[in-house]
Amino acid sequence: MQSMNGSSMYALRDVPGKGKGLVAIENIPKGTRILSEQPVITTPERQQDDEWLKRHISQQVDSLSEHQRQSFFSLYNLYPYQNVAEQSLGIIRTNGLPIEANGIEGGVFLDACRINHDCDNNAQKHWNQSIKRHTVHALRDIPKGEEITIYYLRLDSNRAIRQKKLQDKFGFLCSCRLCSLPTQQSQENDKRLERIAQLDDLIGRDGMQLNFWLRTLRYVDERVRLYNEQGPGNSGLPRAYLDAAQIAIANGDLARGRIFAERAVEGWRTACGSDSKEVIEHRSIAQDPAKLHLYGLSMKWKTSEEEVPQGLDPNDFDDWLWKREKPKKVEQLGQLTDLRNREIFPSFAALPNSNKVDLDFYEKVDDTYQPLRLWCFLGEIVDSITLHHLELTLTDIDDKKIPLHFNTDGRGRELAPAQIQKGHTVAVLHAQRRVFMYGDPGIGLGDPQMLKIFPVSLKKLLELNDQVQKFSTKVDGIRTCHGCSKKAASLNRCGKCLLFWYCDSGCQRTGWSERGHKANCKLLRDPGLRGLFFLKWD
Ligand SMILES: C[S@@+](CC[C@H](N)C(=O)[O-])C[C@H]1O[C@@H](n2cnc3c(N)ncnc32)[C@H](O)[C@@H]1O
Repeated sequence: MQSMNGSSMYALRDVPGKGKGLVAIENIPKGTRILSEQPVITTPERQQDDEWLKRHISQQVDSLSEHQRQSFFSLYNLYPYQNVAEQSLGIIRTNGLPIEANGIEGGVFLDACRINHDCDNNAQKHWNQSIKRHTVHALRDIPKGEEITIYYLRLDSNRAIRQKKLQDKFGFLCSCRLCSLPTQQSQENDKRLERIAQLDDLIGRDGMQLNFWLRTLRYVDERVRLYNEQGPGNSGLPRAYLDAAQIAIANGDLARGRIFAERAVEGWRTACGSDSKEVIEHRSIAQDPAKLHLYGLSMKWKTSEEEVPQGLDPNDFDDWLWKREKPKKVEQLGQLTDLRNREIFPSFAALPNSNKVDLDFYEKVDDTYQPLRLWCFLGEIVDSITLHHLELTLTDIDDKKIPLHFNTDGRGRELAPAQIQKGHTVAVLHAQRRVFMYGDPGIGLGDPQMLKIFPVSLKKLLELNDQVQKFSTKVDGIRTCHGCSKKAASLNRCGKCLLFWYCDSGCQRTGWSERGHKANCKLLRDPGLRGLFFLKWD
């Protein structure tokens, strides 16, 4: 069957379990405008009573052509009716799509309203105010024969919420790929969505606060990665790239700002078309990022538009783009620290008390007290709970249980759920002992930058420390081979972690497979953990 607007890209077909739907009758490449349509009936923004609405709709129905009227009355209707006015109202309630124009809330479109829902939709619906039409674009390549689907709901939510809303509002149980995932995969998908929502919140809150640019960029980076894990062409991506562009440009970084803005515009071009408000409004930022009103709030990351590294592979390019930290070479890290040194790594009982200034830890500079030296609290996570904020229960180096309260802006939501695992070890720089109004004394964390979490128990961390102490340090010009324990002045070091030394490749193999270096080497390459061993808290 031919579509209402004569397009040959799709046809109205019966779709098992869904009534009718639109199906691609040719391969539709990503970014193609599948349809562009004017409403045949519109509903006003201001809520009116049903009788008024019925009259308003009847007048519009009366002025339709015969062909349009037939198509309108053949649209799906979820609601029972006793007369034509009620039937029209039911059709509008079942099919209405939002229209963001002055005074108008929604409308019925004879083709677009035939498109069924999928939580992993392959097409994007959009009201294009510049051309006053509803458009649908392919978010990915849609092969001939595949059904064209859109997302009916406003927000991405977990499976249970999506299914309830679709059932309540549209009267069907969604059985799309995402809703049919096995329990474990579905939970992973839900967790991802939950984290995306948390990140949205954190980005919104930290957004343009001057001191937290890098942290906010990290949140946006994580959000983009999660969107990409969800599948190609997520409709949230352009907004995320625009956030990243604004952060970069606000810090004077025109090179990154332009690339992020280009990615945002590209995403909107795919989903909404070149004539959409989103593309028109934002392409000038991609063309001339310095024109953004936020440009140069700080010039801390200053670059010119040309300072884009050339010849990098895509992963390295993305590391540059998102300002991701790279592991530092051991030589740059300086002096090794011993994690068993209680002056630097005190137990909870030995931490300074937040109620009074401890001159072992602080010195007076001008009129304030500043940390006199570095100290860091280590504790292993044994429990976690989130009520008003995240509270971790930790056991310290003396096996004492203490609470760590997240008094940060995000109340603990800065952390990814995967980090908050029993058996992981937490390091808090410049921790203080605090008495709380409720519960046991513990540590209050105000700045999330003062915290690191490592995927290893405290016991294992200390054992690793002992090995590092034994096999990395030079005593009187002599080192110990980690493979055979022979002491020698000239050994070769592990080229990966640069911390362990060996007589030859045979000893290196022994160290790697029989003495645990395979797992430890990986841990020791983590920049955060290296920072702990060398007390460089970037
Ligand atoms: C706007 S209409 C879509 C076109 C409709 N299928 C038809 O036959 O005209 C919305 C209705 O389509 C059906 N529908 C849409 N998506 C569906 C899905 N994924 N599974 C089952 N039914 C669906 C539901 O009955 C819903 O109320």
